[in-house]
Amino acid sequence: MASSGEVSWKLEDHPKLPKGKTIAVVVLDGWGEYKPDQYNCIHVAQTPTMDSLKQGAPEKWRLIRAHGTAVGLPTEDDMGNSEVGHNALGAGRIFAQGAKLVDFALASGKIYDGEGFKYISKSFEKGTLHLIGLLSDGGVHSRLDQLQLLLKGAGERGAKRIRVHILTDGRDVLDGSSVGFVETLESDLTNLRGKGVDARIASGGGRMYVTMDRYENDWDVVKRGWDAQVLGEAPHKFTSAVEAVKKLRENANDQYLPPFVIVDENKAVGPIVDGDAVVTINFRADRMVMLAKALEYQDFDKFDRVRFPKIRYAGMLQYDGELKLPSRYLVSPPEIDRTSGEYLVHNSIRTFACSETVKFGHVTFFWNGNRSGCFKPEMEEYVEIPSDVGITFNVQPKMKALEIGEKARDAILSGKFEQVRVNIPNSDMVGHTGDIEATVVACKAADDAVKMILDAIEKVGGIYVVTADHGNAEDMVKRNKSGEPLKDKEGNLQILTSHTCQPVPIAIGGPGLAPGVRFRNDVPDGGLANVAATVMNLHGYVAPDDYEPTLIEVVGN
Ligand SMILES: O=C(O)[C@@H](CO)OP(=O)(O)O
Ligand SMILES: [Mn+2]
Ligand SMILES: [Mn+2]
Repeated sequence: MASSGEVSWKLEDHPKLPKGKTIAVVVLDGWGEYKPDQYNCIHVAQTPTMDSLKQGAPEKWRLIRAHGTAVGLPTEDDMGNSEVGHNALGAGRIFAQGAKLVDFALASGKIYDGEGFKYISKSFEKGTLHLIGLLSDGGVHSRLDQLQLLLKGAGERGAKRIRVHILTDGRDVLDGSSVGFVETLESDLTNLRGKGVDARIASGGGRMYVTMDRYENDWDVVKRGWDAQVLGEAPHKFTSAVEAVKKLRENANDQYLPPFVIVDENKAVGPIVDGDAVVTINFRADRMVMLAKALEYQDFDKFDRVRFPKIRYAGMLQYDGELKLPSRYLVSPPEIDRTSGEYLVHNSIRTFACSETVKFGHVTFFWNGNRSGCFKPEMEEYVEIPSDVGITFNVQPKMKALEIGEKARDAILSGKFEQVRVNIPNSDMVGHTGDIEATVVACKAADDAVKMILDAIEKVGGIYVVTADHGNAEDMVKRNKSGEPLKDKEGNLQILTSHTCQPVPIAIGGPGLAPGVRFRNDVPDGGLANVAATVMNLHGYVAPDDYEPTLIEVVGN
């Protein structure tokens, strides 16, 4: 991987902390801190290891911010997510993230002056503009208001025919909310038609079943989307998207709706053909990379595309800075440079990173500022444990936690690495299913994996840093302002499948932790971005000046 510019990579020695310790950096995905009630699965689960770490408060355990502006999101109402969380953890600084950058570009109109928009607009005269992406106001991968502005802006700038290919959510927003989002979109499209733009929804499907797979876990997901979006073929055909979503919801929730196409007299209204333009409207990278490859790469063998139309394609952002994918985009991505991983390999820290497929890119790609690959292959080993495919994780809530724990343990005991970094997915992936019982099992499995890693650290005299990227499993219901669980019209509890705005824990310890190291009390607003400097200190280095301050101090000699 190319390093960024002329950078002086040498880090200053920490005046008090030694080098050469083995450090486990453990990220529990979706593990926040919230009041202990029956909907807090972390509280309900047996989690003796994490409980014991908490006993170390305030010197060895504390809470840090993991949502909103602390991770570069537009507002304090924005929940955290893996992309922004791992970006902040790895980069040690807070970057304005995709959501915010797209907001700026749309508000200022700059999006329409950029190369990306100019490129796709060459198709407006003769072709169709297709917009593909997640339809919700979740703000994790995309936002409805941005889609609305883009539709309006494209219509005003000459797009004559627009087709929207929707992916229903229910993961960053309540299950069942997709119907309302489709109704809103339909009314916007009606307005556009009133202005002479032939604008319609052309296809759809649930995000977890159609298109939005990640890290190449299951190409069938992308193929289902391709068939509907590009070929205009799907097992379900409807004349209206609202009707489609209502009907398909009888047998599946929003995340898992099967693919459908909208037809006029049995003919799909919006397949993608030669001469068209396509924009993938998600700003977040991980779940768009696979589709971007299918749309952009001439040579492609992941599934049979049947037809590979000659289109003008742009991403909302560029999703992979290393692969430069896609090559055209509407908004420049955050320039996340000089990440801690890159510094550390330049300062002799050998790194091991591991997770299972569904989170593998979190501790590699996101950690390294949205770049695939290693910085120095001879210094780094990245291990991916294949995730189960084709299941919802509530049926297998232990996921691969044990295997991740074992790989990390072996890496620690091998003595070959100074940093062993893992993501343990359970509380997040199972939390997203909304299955409370299974999420409790998931949290226990994650705790078991942490124990395995801490035991290994104990054996080698190392140090551990245990934290999380954002909340999820600690709160599984939607609540009113005073924190009471909300019910829907039928009196059913409103299950929260999404992340939360809660803070997350961070704990440090292990036999290798120098005496006198403790959390400072003068960074009360500390967040995920403060972790990188903290870890650099524990490796025996002082972080670069522009990194967010370290969370630790060394008292005594
Ligand atoms: O599954 C995902 O894509 C998001 C939620 O939309 O979760 P995370 O940020 O934890 O990856
Ligand atoms: Mn996450
Ligand atoms: Mn998640």
